Amino acid sequence: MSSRPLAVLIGSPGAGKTTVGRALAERLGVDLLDTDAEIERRAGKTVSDIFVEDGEEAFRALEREVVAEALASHPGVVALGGGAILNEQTRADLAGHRVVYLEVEFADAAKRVGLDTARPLLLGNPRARLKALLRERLPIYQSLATLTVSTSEHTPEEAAELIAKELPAAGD
Ligand SMILES: Nc1ncnc2c1ncn2[C@@H]1O[C@H](COP(=O)(O)OP(=O)(O)O)[C@@H](O)[C@H]1O
Ligand SMILES: O=C(O)C1=C[C@@H](OP(=O)(O)O)[C@@H](O)[C@H](O)C1
Ligand SMILES: [Mg+2]
Repeated sequence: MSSRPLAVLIGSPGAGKTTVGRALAERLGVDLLDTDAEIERRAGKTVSDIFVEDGEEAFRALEREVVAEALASHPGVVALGGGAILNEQTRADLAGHRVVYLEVEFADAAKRVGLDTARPLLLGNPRARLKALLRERLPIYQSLATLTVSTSEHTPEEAAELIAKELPAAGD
């Protein structure tokens, strides 16, 4: 028997998908599948190295495979990479899932990603790159969401609690 995720987290780089995903999974007593971590495990190298050595297209192809499997059969929490929703098939697959959009103020996301050099798409000028990404993606995140939670207004633990509250009780 295969199960589906309890919740799928989407949103901008720096929104906190990985961090809130961890807190939510812990609270629910289930596993987190972070698609970037799974991609790194399968490729045997970091997301940054995949971008540099194989290119973004190769990363997106691997991401599509990992996301499709996660949405079809991961029984816990799934945290997607920020760009996973650019894939049309992934957007279609998300229909019928509990899709949580982690909303974040631009200034907060920029500050958070600015502290981290592991996001290859934002290299060079992280603020400008992030602004351009969000212009394209915000309407997509919003249209896919069945629940929206702000990580500018809430700590990761609070966000996890707000999401958990909206999930059906076990057995429902
Ligand atoms: N309220 C918050 N919610 C989530 N992450 C936060 C929050 N405040 C600060 N952070 C920090 O922001 C960063 C978010 O990174 P991450 O979880 O990797 O985001 P994403 O996976 O969406 O790119 C982490 O370093 C986390 O500790
Ligand atoms: O926004 C994107 O296109 C990307 C976001 C990253 O994940 P996070 O959103 O978890 O940082 C990671 O998948 C990769 O660097 C590409
Ligand atoms: Mg992440």
